[in-house]
Order: sequence, then C-alpha cells, then structure tokens
Amino acid sequence: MSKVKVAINGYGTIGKRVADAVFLQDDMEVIGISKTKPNFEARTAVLKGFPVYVPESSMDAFKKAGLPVAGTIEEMVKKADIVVDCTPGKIGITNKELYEKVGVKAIWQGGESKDVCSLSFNAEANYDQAYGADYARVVSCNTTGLCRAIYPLDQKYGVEKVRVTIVRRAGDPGDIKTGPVDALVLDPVKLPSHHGPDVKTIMPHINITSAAIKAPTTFMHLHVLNIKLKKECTVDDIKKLFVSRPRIKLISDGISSTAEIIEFGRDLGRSRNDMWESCVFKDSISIDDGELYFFQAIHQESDVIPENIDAIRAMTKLEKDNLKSIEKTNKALRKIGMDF
Ligand SMILES: NC(=O)C1=CN([C@@H]2O[C@H](COP(=O)(O)OP(=O)(O)OC[C@H]3O[C@@H](n4cnc5c(N)ncnc54)[C@H](O)[C@@H]3O)[C@@H](O)[C@H]2O)C=CC1
Ligand SMILES: O=C(OP(=O)(O)O)[C@H](O)COP(=O)(O)O
Repeated sequence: MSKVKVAINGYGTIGKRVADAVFLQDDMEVIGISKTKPNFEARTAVLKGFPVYVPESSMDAFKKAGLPVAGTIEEMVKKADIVVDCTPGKIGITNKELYEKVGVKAIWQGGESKDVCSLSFNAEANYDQAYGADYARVVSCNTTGLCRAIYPLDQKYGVEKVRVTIVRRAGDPGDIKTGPVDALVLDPVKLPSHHGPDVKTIMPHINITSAAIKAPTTFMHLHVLNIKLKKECTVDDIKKLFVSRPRIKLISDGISSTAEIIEFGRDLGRSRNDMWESCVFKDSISIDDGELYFFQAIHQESDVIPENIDAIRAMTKLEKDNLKSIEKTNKALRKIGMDF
C-alpha cells in the first residue's frame, strides 16, 4: 500500500517534531516541510533530507544562504494528501483558502480558534469523528493533557465537575522573545482560561472551569486538578486506571518537579528530551471528601505530536480503531529513547 503523503506547513517547535514523528511511521511519509526564513531550523531540515518549500518572496534569501529549495508552499500543498499546519496561532487560518482551493485535507493546531473547522480532535476521546474528515484541529497541549485524564475518568466513574488551575510555562526553550522573566502573569485575568471551554469542544457534557497563570519557566506546564466523580473509587483504582491508559505515565522515583521530569527524559534518551505522555505525579493522587486531586505535568513541545499522527491516520482512513492507531504511533515514537 502506498504511504500517505504528508506536508508540514510551518517548521518550528511543533512542525519539526511532527515531521520527525511522521518519518518514524511506516504508513505515511514527509513529502515536504515549509520554512519562511533560511535559519538553523531550515538547515537542519535540509540535513535530515526533508524537501524544503518556501514562500515565493523567500526564494532569494534561501539561495543566498546556500539552502536548496524544492519549490513554493503552494507546490508542496498540491503534492500532499494531507497538510499539518504548524504555523503560529492565528496564522493557520489564513492558509485555509489555499487548502480549500487545492482540495487537500488539513490539520490545524491548538493556537487556532475552535472555529477554524468544525472538528476538534483528541485521539482517545473522539477519533471516530475524525475518520475520513477533511479538516480537524488538534487541541492545544494543555487541553490535550486534560482530555487524556478526564475522558477515562468519565468513562469509568462519571465526571460531575472539573476544576483545574494551570501553571503555564512562559515560552519554549528555544524562544528568546517571550516572557515574563520575573513575574506570575494571570493568563488571562478574566476567567475561565480557554482550556475548560476547549475541553468542551471534544466532550461537551463535561462541567469544567479552568484558570491559568504564566510562570517564568520553559520546561513544562503543570496542572492542579480537582475532580468530583459520580461513582465512588479509591486512590488505587485511579492509579490502575491511569496506568492502563496509553498516553499517561505515573511519575515517581523521587521526582517532584518539572525540571526532574525533563532530566528523566534526557536520561531516557528521548529525542529532544520529549515526554509526550501526560506525566501524573503518582503520590499526588488523593481522594478527600469524595473528590479526586492530583498534579500532572505536560510537556508542551511534544504532547500533541502523537495526536497529530493519529489525526492523520483517522482522516486518511489508514486505521479505523483508535486504540490500534495510538499503539502504532506510540510504538514508532519509542524507537527513539526508552519507555518507562
Ligand atoms: N509550542 C508549544 O508549546 C505548542 C504550540 N502549539 C500550537 O502549535 C502551533 C505552532 O506553534 P509553535 O510550533 O510553537 O510555533 P513556532 O513559532 O515555534 O513555529 C511556527 C513556524 O511557522 C513558521 N511560519 C510563520 N508564518 C508562516 C507562514 N505564513 N507559512 C509557513 N510558515 C510560517 C515560522 O517561521 C516557524 O518556523 C500554534 O498554533 C501553537 O499554538 C500547540 C501545542 C504546544
Ligand atoms: O498550546 C499551548 O498552550 P495552551 O494549552 O495553554 O494553549 C502551547 O504551550 C502554546 O502556548 P503559547 O501560546 O504560550 O506559545
């Protein structure tokens, strides 16, 4: 069977990881990536052997930098079965006209408004809805982490309400423009943050409210969760449930910070120290007065990557069963670095 042809439009934090993850799958291939500037990321893409496509206006700059160009972004899109749009938030929607004109399937990221298309995606919670779809938006990194925890809890015990406070990382490690460097910033002041409403784009019946604060760190986001369940359960039941999920890991071994999780990722030999599973702090799981509490850390640079791969598989009808796709994706990602 021929491989699904994937184009990655935008090759930053998310785009370069999606490209590497597609490369690791045996049922899809990277037919090109796009870059606007001839910077170090463009050079790495060339070194990895990805065909690099650029806007017409950037051709000269790439030529001057000695970086080979395969064509324009429009030419790349025309060669693809599906485009993963990884341009910055609010830019992705400006590419929709091109995708519609060419008639190519497209996936956007969580920085786009939920209105960019009619389907928000999470592999565990609503894979079926994406089967054969032309357009989908993989929800943001925090929303993905919330869906991964809330969906199985709701399936098994019923979720009455969710209250979550998110301590957001200020910027990614390679980001030299974003702050704060010495403040805690309410993000936003007016509640709720976008995450609760975003979970509802996937699970509309969930009663959830969220608040977010930006902190001067680049490692990971941290969620403080409080969930009221409909049925009674024990701490051990929750641990067993989380261990059974394909993209949740229980973190222990003396780890009590996001910094140590990233160090663990380095020690595991993960590509770019990526911890694409939600990292639930095992000993934080507690039940008090019938309510569940726990902390989970989300590696913002990588947790949405496997979700993009599953979205490709669902939309191009490569696999009907979400758990089979999830397992195939996870197995391929584990080719780099150890599992734990
Ligand atoms: N960085 C993160 O932690 C996460 C980001 N996201 C979402 O993923 C999307 C991408 O974010 P990042 O990768 O962080 O952004 P980024 O800024 O690291 O990368 C964006 C890339 O797109 C390129 N670009 C800009 N305009 C373009 C255009 N018109 N055509 C083609 N390429 C263009 C930029 O040069 C850059 O290489 C956003 O929607 C963001 O909200 C989702 C989860 C986590
Ligand atoms: O999707 C993310 O966060 P979010 O789930 O809080 O929207 C990413 O960390 C991107 O966040 P940014 O918009 O601060 O770069």
